[in-house]
Amino acid sequence: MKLNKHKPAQHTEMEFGGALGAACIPVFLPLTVLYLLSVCRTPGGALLQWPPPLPHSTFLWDPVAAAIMVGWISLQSALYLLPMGKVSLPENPQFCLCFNAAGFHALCMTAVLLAVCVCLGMPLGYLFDLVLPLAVCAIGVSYLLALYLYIRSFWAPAHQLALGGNTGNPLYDFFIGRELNPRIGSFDLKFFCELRPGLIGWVVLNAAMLMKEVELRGSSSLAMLLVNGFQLLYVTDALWNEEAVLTTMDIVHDGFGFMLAFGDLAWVPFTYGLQAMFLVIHPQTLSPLSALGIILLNGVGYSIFRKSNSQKNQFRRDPAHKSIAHLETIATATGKRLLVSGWWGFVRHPNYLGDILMALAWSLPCGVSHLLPYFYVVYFSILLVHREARDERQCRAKYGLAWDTYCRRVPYRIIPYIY
Ligand SMILES: NC(=O)C1=CN([C@@H]2O[C@H](COP(=O)(O)OP(=O)(O)OC[C@H]3O[C@@H](n4cnc5c(N)ncnc54)[C@H](OP(=O)(O)O)[C@@H]3O)[C@@H](O)[C@H]2O)C=CC1
Ligand SMILES: CC(C)=CCC[C@@H](C)[C@H]1CC=C2C3=C(CC[C@@]21C)[C@@]1(C)CC[C@H](O)C(C)(C)[C@@H]1CC3
Repeated sequence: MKLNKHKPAQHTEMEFGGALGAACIPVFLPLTVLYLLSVCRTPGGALLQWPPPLPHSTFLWDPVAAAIMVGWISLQSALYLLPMGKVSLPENPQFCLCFNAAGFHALCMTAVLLAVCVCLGMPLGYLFDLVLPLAVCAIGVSYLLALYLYIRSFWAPAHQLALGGNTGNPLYDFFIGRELNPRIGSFDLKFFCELRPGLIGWVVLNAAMLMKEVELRGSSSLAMLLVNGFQLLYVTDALWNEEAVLTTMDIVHDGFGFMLAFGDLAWVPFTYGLQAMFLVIHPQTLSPLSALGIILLNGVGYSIFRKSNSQKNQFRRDPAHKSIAHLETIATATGKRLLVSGWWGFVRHPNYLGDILMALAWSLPCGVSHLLPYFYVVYFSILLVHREARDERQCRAKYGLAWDTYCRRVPYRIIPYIY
């Protein structure tokens, strides 16, 4: 196959701070992961402390962590390859890709395997002690994967290149990703990374924190059970509805480069689970009433998140389906319609609202004395506001006047009457 490097740049508008952002983010974010994990293990747990709790280099590398990482990625790859649940990518019928969407099976099989290993005496709580070298390995794997993705993208067919990742600036293209759906045979690297090793790894690490708490204090706290339960629900939901990820901008629009590789493999498992890690060193007592309030908040958030996502997915797959046929819509010049009633008539991103409410419910069990467990809420709100702006730009370009009409009909973006 011919090299595609002489193709003219298709799209020159740069996001995430352009070339400067692309140079700084791959250094700054991995260091942030290591810093957060180090702070989490200090008895003070203060996010801003001087001198910063920098780990000694001997705590950053452990061959056992490297072996676990290789074993983990191999196990998840093998589970991904099992011939179950095939779906095609609806947005790109011209190259009709098929995906293995059996994430829920993979989660269940991983759970059974882990349970057997724990029964046979494997000390799962030991992952708490290994968390820094594990994060270092995950960061290393993301760098290697991103480098591999960048190099192989020069042999990809032109129609497989992402619009935004082909500016001609090597640093920026490495960061954003040149190829849309890189595959080895039928193994789709982006789809696999987005949902399997990182998401399942996140809940396994949470379970390890629970085991560590039991080792240290003899039983698990209500706060730890809530954090584990809420995040397990979120991950299970994502894997149960795995094919819905095929319509998100990450799969349809963005290339696969360092940002997503690192986000999927290192950022998600090691920063989304900070609350459980925090609770191991900073135990919290929760009253039954506050626990009830937090469960309610998570329930409301989950219900908005799930119902709005399902409503849009159903609408995009089959607009005539009886569950949504009664909803009001507006036509666009592309032939696609936009929902203006139901969840998508409430705010323009009801799914983000539900997700933010859940994020808050995951942090509240850790009390209000520390900032660290709220890192996820703050980061996630920034991510979603930025994501909303990107999506808005893309939708305005796609739908033109119809999008302006939608914005007039539904004026608030995420939080009614506020934003
Ligand atoms: N936990 C995490 O770290 C993260 C979680 N998420 C979650 O992932 C989920 C998916 O989010 P994301 O991929 O950002 O985007 P959305 O699921 O919000 O999808 C946006 C797209 O939906 C379509 N759309 C927008 N408005 C309407 C409408 N009124 N009627 C019909 N279709 C409409 C448009 O695409 P088109 O018209 O082309 O179909 C638009 O591009 C969310 O729940 C989000 O909270 C996202 C990022 C990170
Ligand atoms: C700071 C940094 C490197 C950011 C990269 C962003 C990624 C971490 C996120 C981009 C979109 C994501 C999605 C999920 C996880 C985080 C990333 C990868 C997701 C898989 C979480 C579970 C949800 O149910 C989801 C499937 C809707 C979601 C899809 C987007």
